[in-house]
Amino acid sequence: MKENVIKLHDKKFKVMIPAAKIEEAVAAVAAKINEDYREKRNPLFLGVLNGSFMFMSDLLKKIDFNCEISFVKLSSYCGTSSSGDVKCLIGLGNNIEGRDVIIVEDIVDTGASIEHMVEELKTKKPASIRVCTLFFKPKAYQRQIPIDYPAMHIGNEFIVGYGLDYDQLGRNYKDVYVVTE
Ligand SMILES: O=P(O)(O)OC[C@H]1O[C@H](OP(=O)(O)OP(=O)(O)O)[C@H](O)[C@@H]1O
Ligand SMILES: Nc1nc2[nH]cnc2c(=O)[nH]1
Ligand SMILES: [Mg+2]
Repeated sequence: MKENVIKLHDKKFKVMIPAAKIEEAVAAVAAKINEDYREKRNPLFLGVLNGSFMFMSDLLKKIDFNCEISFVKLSSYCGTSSSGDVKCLIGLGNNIEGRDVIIVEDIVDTGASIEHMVEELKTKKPASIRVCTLFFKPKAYQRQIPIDYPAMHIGNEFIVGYGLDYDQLGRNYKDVYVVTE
């Protein structure tokens, strides 16, 4: 039987968005991207690990034009700095000069991560960069980078599941959960 409540570390979480709703939102956002990119030449979908792995898989199964798929990660610090805010893009093996790039995130919250991503990718001269995210928290978002394809808007609650973690646990669940206490 499906678990409606899960315990991760010290907290309990209850289902907030069932898998069927996520599936609908993924299909809707994929349809928009299919419409917008059909005429482009081999766009590159760039998933941001770890959170985006499940969304990337489900989204890309619904993309119906030729495209490339790759993953990058944002390290929590850059070089010798251990300041929490200095993030650095790692793992970009592709030459993205002149390419149409679609960044795929699980969630855009404050926007700090996506801003780092976009600013760093811009220096590599892509033809275009757009942002697709499964979840977008408009009330928390504090940056200017346009969020072109938000699949779902949510409030400021902390969510887990479908790739999203609470201290590394919970990423494997197909529903999305919110903390109960
Ligand atoms: O908009 P922000 O406030 O920057 O938050 C969003 C980012 O935070 C999470 O990643 P995290 O760095 O926790 O790593 P993870 O993907 O491995 O969970 C999430 O996957 C986004 O990348
Ligand atoms: N798991 C998880 N990670 C996040 N990173 C930024 N916002 C969130 C959130 O709501 N849940
Ligand atoms: Mg992430």
